[in-house]
Amino acid sequence: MQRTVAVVGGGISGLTACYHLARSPSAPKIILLEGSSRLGGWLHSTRTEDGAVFEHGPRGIRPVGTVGKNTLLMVSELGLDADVLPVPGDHPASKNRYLYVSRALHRLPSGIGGVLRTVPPFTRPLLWSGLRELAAPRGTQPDETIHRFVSRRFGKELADIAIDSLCRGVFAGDCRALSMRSCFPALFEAEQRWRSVILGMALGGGKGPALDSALSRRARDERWSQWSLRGGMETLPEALQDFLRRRVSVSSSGCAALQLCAGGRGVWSPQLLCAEASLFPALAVLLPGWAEPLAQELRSIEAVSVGVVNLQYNGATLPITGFGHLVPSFEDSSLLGIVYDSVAFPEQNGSCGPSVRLTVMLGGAWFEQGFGDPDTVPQAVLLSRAKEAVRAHLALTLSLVLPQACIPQYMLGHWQRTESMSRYLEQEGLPLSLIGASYQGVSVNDCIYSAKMAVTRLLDQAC
Ligand SMILES: Cc1cc2nc3c(=O)[nH]c(=O)nc-3n(C[C@H](O)[C@H](O)[C@H](O)COP(=O)(O)OP(=O)(O)OC[C@H]3O[C@@H](n4cnc5c(N)ncnc54)[C@H](O)[C@@H]3O)c2cc1C
Ligand SMILES: C=Cc1c2[nH]c(c1C)Cc1[nH]c(c(CCC(=O)O)c1C)Cc1[nH]c(c(C)c1CCC(=O)O)Cc1[nH]c(c(C)c1C=C)C2
Repeated sequence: MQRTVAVVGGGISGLTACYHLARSPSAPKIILLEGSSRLGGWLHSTRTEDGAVFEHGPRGIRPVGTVGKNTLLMVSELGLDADVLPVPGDHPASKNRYLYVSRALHRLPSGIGGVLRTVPPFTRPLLWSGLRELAAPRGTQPDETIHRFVSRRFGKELADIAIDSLCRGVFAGDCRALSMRSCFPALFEAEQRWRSVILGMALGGGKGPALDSALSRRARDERWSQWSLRGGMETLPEALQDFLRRRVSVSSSGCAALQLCAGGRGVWSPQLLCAEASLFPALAVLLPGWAEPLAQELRSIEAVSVGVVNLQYNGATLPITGFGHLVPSFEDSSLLGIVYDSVAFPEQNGSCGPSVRLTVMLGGAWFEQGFGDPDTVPQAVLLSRAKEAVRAHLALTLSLVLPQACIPQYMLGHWQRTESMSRYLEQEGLPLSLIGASYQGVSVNDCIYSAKMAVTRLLDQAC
C-alpha cells in the first residue's frame, strides 16, 4: 500500500520537504497542511503596479557552503537560473557594510589595510584581536553565550561592538543571551578541534557533499555575496508550488491536532516565524497529551518579534552605498539596522525613475522594551520610528508599507534541547521529523537543507 506523508506548514521548509518527497523514486502520497491562505511563509514579496518589489522577510540568500550550494541546485532544478539577481564580490553591496555608532556611520574594516590600521569605532587595529585569539586557550564549557565566547577569545571591544551588531543583523537577538554552540556551530567546533577559531577556519573546512551546479560555479567565480530573484524571494515558493501541483494535496485549513494512527507517518514543519514571539507553543498545542516531554521542550524555544518597515524614496539618492548598516544595542537598542535594498537589487526598484528602497528593522529581543506588546503596537508608531531613523542616519525624508516578523532564538542549552527532542522521538519510535528555522539554523539555506536531510532520513528508514 502507498504510504502517506503529512507535511505541516507550507513555508520554505515544508515546501522543500514536499519537493524532495515528490521527487523520490518511491514517492509517497503527500498532504501539505497549511494554516493560512498562502504558501511560502516568510518568503513573501509585495510587488507594486510599477514593478517595485518589497520583501516582508528575507531579501538575499548567501551562495556559499554546502547549504548555499544546495539551495542554488534546487533553484536550477526549478528552472529559475534566468531569474537570479546576483550581487558579485566587487559590488558596493558586497564590499561596504556600516555600523552606526556615536551618531555617525562607520564603514566596517575590510582587507589587510583595514585590519592593520585603527578604524573607528574600534580603538585599536583588529589585528590585535586576531593575535589575541591565536594565543587564547581552548574553552572548557559545553556551551557559552556568543558575547562571552568572543570576549574570551577576541577581546571585549569586538564583542561589544561588532558581535553585538552581527547578532542583531542575523538573529535580531542579544549576543549576551544567544548560544555560541547553536548559533555558530562551525566556529564553536573550530575552537574545540583546533583550539583557535582562526586556525580552525584556515585549516579545517572538510569537503561537504558534491552539490555543484552551473549556478554555484558562477557564484564562486563571480564571488557573489548574496542573490535574490527578479520577482522577489517569493518566486522560490511559487516555483515549488508549480512543481508540486498535481503531486501534492494542499489543505489550507491548517492542522488543529496531531494524532498517531497505526502505520501513519508525518514530517512536521511547525510554524517557525510569526508576528508574535509565541509560535512554538503553537506546535506544542498540536501534540497529543502523552507527548508532553516534547511539547515542553518546544515551549522553551523562544522567538522575537521584528518590525519590518519598507520605505521607498522616489527621486532620492543615498549619501553612501553598501549593503546597509547595523546599530549596536548600546547606541539604540530597539533600532536593529537599515538595509539599502535599492543598492543590492536596483532591478527591483520599479519604473518610477530613480528611487531609494530601504528596510528598517525594529525591535527583535528589545521589541517589548522599545514598543510594548507586538500584538497591539500601532503600525504608525513603527512607521514613524523608522522614518525618523532614516532621517537621522541617512538624511532622507518620506514613506510606504509595513509588516511584522519573528526570528527563533537559540539560547544557552539549545543544543541539549534539540538533542533531547531527537532522543525522545527515537525512543518513543514516533514517526515524526521536526524541520524548520527553530532547530538547526535560521537562514533560508539552513531550512532548505534540513528539510532535504529529514526527507532523506525518512525515505531511508522506509527502505
Ligand atoms: C524579517 C526577516 C528577515 C530575514 N532575512 C533573512 C535573510 O536575509 N536571509 C536568510 O537566509 N534568512 C532570512 N530570514 C530567515 C528565514 O526567512 C526564515 O528562517 C525561513 O523563511 C523560515 O522558514 P520556515 O518554512 O521554517 O518557517 P515559516 O516561513 O514561518 O513557515 C511556516 C508555515 O507554517 C504555517 N503554519 C503555522 N501554524 C500552522 C498550523 N497549525 N497548521 C498548518 N500550518 C501552519 C505558517 O502559516 C507558515 O506558512 C529572515 C526572517 C525574517 C522574519
Ligand atoms: C537588522 C536586522 C536584520 C537584518 N537581516 C536580518 C535581521 C534580523 C535577518 C538575517 N540576515 C541574514 C540572515 C541569514 C544568515 C545566513 O546564515 O545566511 C538572516 C536570518 C544575513 C546577514 N545579514 C547581515 C549579516 C552579517 C548576515 C550573515 C551573512 C552575511 O555575511 O551576509 C548583516 C545585516 N543584516 C541586516 C543589516 C542592515 C545588516 C548589515 C549591514 C538586516
